Amino acid sequence: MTLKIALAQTNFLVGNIAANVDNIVTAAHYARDNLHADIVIFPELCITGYPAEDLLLRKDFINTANNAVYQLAERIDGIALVVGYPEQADDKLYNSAVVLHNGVMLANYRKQALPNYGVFDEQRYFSAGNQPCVFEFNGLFIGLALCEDVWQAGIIAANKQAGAELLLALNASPFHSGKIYQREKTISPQIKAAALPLVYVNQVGGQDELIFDGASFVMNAIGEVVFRATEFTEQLSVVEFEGNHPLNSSLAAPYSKISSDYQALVLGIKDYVRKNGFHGALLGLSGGVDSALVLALAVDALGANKVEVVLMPSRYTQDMSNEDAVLQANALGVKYHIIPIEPAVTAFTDMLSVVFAGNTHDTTEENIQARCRGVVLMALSNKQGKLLLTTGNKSEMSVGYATLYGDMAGGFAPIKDVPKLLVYQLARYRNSVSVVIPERVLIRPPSAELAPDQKDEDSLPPYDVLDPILERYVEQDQSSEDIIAAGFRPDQVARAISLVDKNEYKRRQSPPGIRITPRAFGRDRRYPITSGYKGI
Ligand SMILES: Nc1ncnc2c1ncn2[C@@H]1O[C@H](COP(=O)(O)OP(=O)(O)OC[C@H]2O[C@@H]([n+]3cccc(C(=O)O)c3)[C@H](O)[C@@H]2O)[C@@H](O)[C@H]1O
Ligand SMILES: Nc1ncnc2c1ncn2[C@@H]1O[C@H](COP(=O)(O)OP(=O)(O)OP(=O)(O)O)[C@@H](O)[C@H]1O
Ligand SMILES: NC(=O)CC[C@H](N)C(=O)O
Repeated sequence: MTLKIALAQTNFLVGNIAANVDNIVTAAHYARDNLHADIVIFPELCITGYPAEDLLLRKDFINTANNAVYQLAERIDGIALVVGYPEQADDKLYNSAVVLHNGVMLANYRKQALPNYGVFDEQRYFSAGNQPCVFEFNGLFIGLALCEDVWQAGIIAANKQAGAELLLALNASPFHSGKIYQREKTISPQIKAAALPLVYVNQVGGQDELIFDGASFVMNAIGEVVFRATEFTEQLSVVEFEGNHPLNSSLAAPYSKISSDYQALVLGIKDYVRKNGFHGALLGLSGGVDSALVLALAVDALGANKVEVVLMPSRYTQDMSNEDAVLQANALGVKYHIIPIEPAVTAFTDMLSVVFAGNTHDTTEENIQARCRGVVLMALSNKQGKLLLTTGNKSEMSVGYATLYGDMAGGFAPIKDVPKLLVYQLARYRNSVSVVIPERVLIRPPSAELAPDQKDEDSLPPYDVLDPILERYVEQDQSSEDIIAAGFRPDQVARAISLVDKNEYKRRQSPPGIRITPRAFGRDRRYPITSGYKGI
């Protein structure tokens, strides 16, 4: 007996239930008519999009989502449909998967393992189910699982014990670097132990700071991947089963870390701009590597005609910065404007001269320059409906090396979870595809150019020291003693840690950005601003 199962790796808009239902209907009809599938599986909570956050606390929203299940049952026949939705039952809400076939509900499963760590907050909204759900379809016994269920020991085995011969998993599994192989490695031993083949369907798309990479797969009973979808794109594919044995199917090219990171950032920008209704994006292009990378990502995400840049030289801007910025704008074919900030800086300096008389120059004057640029860029954003992208990287966000309401002004911060060393690697990776960033941008020492001959390394440890310290302290929660014991200089560890501790206030005011590491600032690392804790 053969069975064709379609995997609908789809991109949903959180909160737009009507659009999501239409999307499901279109994909189901395609799977039925063009792929001749018997069953089509969608991602976890696809009716609402994931994560719908506190929309899930609204009764009107939940009612609409539950009604949508009935609409789907009426609108689709000739193919079984497996979708995820927030199920209202009595006074409880469950994260559920329902199987619909020719107007009949064949099964309804309630997620048992509700993740509540890292970026996940499911126990805020959902009650947990307490049993597996196995249904019969064309003579085959099929179990259902929802995302975290297949990460927790026991639930896969419990499906087997309940009689399942095949397991369908609906997922909303966000990306971070290396996550794809982590998924397969975590799940494969359990599948092998239970000898229970698995169809794993993940959603794709950007949702505020989270990126969902897709990369859906099918595993046979010995835990081998026999089908692997592409990452970061929508894909509707079909895998054929003889009984419960998946036949070998297509395998997407192996994923590489640097290319996955790059694509995650591109998709994050693309979906934030598209889903929030912007006409495009703009940024300040300085001739430095951060804005160079953000520009390359934005163009790859939106196309050159949707992106524009502004060069805003000051008295400290070196000629080579302007030259390199123009070279890059031309290489990518984006429109650029040159708006020197000197008149605005002079106006502010004059306005403040009486009050500041007798004070020495310090970061105040540096920040005025960054803020003048912020005002220009936000004016362009207001006028043109383009999203202002900020260019701060994770190293800078960690230590507060950015100006509030200056270069931090903007709507979206694409590289705020990309450490500086990775900024360089991503820029080089992009140039290996086609050269868009001038070589000089990649080799000159980083500088804020807010004071004469300024270099980042005058005030910060060199990035090849700073980044590993930050990774240990921020992402791995290591103590200063652990970091020093690993061979780092005590003074540099102390400087880095005290800056991280001190700058939570700044990070809270930064725009949202794309998460690509296992721990980003934001949903993932929630520290008090007002705090007596000292990491050093
Ligand atoms: N706990 C707290 N809660 C709320 N607000 C707090 C605060 N502590 C200070 N503040 C406020 O924040 C102000 C200090 O922050 P802010 O005004 O941003 O200024 P600040 O952090 O003092 O200076 C910005 C630093 O970033 C560097 N920078 C700027 C621009 C670009 C780059 C680059 O290379 O990309 C580097 C610049 O060289 C300078 O070292 C204080 O004057 C105060 O108003
Ligand atoms: N001369 C400039 N023209 C346009 N934008 C600028 C200019 N200088 C700074 N900016 C904007 O402010 C951001 C912070 O710039 P700055 O040079 O201070 O820091 P950076 O971290 O070295 O960034 P980059 O590597 O892009 O230069 C830049 O990425 C850019 O968006
Ligand atoms: N939505 C979920 O349950 C996701 C949790 C899971 N461990 C993952 O990241 O893949």
